[in-house]
Amino acid sequence: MPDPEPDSPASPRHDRSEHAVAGDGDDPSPAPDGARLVLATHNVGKLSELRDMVAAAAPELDAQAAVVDAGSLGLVEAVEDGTTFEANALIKARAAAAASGLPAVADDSGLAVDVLGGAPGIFSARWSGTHGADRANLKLLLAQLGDIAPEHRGAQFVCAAALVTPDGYEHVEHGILRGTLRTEPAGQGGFGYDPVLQPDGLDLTCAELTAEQKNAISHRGRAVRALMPHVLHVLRAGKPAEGSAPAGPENQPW
Ligand SMILES: O=c1nc[nH]c2c1ncn2[C@H]1C[C@H](O)[C@@H](COP(=O)(O)OP(=O)(O)OP(=O)(O)O)O1
Ligand SMILES: [Mg+2]
Repeated sequence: MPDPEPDSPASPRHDRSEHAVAGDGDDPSPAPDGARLVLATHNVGKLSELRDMVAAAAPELDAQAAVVDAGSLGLVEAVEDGTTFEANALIKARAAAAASGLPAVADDSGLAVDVLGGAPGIFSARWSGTHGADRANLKLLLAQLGDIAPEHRGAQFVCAAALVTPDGYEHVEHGILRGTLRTEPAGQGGFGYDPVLQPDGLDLTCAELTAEQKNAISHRGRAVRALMPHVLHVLRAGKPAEGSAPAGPENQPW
């Protein structure tokens, strides 16, 4: 059956051709030798950012071998039926940890527009009716805001980043990036709504920033940087300290 999504050929999110997706979710590929952490996303834009963030936070970790993603393990996409970013991030991380046997990091994120009362919010990925149709989502949003003046176009990207281990440790961190919505898309970088969000204090949209510039200020960058000490603790010690922030750098082998 052809892919029904109207903008799928140009949308990196939909480039799943390299990854076989398991049909029933019961039969994921075994994690390869050396795998230590799974990034529980099927969105290639997010995945690239998450990989960079993990590599930056853990230079001693051989990210190439140790960090795998949900698509390459053949994990099916979890049903995101939570009503908050946090709930959906936990749903995705729990599913990936259970299916892979590895600690899993998931992100649930979206755009919250002030004048829309925080919408599209958790519905950002399917705002136009088709999950992950980035260009259609963005086009619909711009049409909805067509008559809204610049001073009322405030919005923010929101991210909940969750770490879940197979033995049940869970931790969530949050991040936001505030800005203003342009009336026309600008820039080729990033993904999703990046071409229309201009972060406060900048004259560029997120799609006009380098990946490094975006990660330094983004909702995802903030949430994942806050989560990384917990991730590192889990990877180093095998188990996190119950209810407490992990200690600083430890001299333990990977
Ligand atoms: O930095 C960002 N720059 C632009 N747009 C963004 C960003 N971060 C999230 N977004 C938008 C894209 C998508 O419309 C929705 C995420 O939806 P969300 O369910 O979290 O992700 P997804 O379904 O694409 O992949 P997955 O669930 O496999 O991680 O918010
Ligand atoms: Mg999703």
